[in-house]
Amino acid sequence: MTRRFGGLVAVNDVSFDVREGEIFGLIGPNGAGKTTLFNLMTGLTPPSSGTLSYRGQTVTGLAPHRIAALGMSRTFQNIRLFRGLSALENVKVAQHARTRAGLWRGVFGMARAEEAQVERRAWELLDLVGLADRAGEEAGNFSYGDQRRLEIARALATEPRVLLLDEPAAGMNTSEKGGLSAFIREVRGQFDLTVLVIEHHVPLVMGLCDRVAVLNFGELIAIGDPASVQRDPRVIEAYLGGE
Ligand SMILES: Nc1ncnc2c1ncn2[C@@H]1O[C@H](COP(=O)(O)OP(=O)(O)OP(=O)(O)O)[C@@H](O)[C@H]1O
Repeated sequence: MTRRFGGLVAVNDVSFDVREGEIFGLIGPNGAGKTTLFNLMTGLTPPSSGTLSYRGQTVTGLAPHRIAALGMSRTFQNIRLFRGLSALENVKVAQHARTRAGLWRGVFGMARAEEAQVERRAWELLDLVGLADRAGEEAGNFSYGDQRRLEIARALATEPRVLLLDEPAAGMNTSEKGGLSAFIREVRGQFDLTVLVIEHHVPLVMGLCDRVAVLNFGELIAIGDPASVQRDPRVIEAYLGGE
């Protein structure tokens, strides 16, 4: 896909496949086009040209909620929780948001059995991310690390097959970062997910990902296993050139 903003080509003819079940890293210097690529993949930004395929189906141009309903769910670089709602409510809302119909049902009332199921599922997800004991606290009061975990719980509430994480380590302290790789692997295994992750913290990406793609000025300059990407002269130049 290609995406232009006026004269700027934010994503320039980038093409790759992500394999089912892998943890796929997307790295590159600031402004390289990583978030734009996530926005293209999740329907937030339409491409200027190119196509997006998901499990053999062309999904280019579908609205974000339609793409989410097909099983792609994401977190954002700038955390987008409902800060005034409790952790539990944040996860419950996400379950309703899976489809428009579900959202209306969430707003106007559900059968009691369904409500109980949503509540139980929300507790399970909070437990998984280690926040069950803080379920009643307002999300806005959580540390960065805990907010990111809550965002992941919320993304999982939509029952995705593909989870896209935009800079999950941003704002985390060293010990929070230390536990993140194991946590992402555990979530991938437990939910049978394919994971895409944008991350600036290169050691984390190299230790976590099965394959890594590198963007620079909107172009895909390398793709492969972490060790070969790290040795690639174009990647070294992109990170060190001009500094
Ligand atoms: N909506 C937009 N309108 C105009 N320009 C945009 C828009 N979104 C992104 N850009 C530009 O596209 C380029 C790529 O931005 P993008 O946020 O995708 O990069 P990134 O690799 O995610 O950067 P970072 O690591 O800093 O988050 C940048 O030059 C940015 O200013």
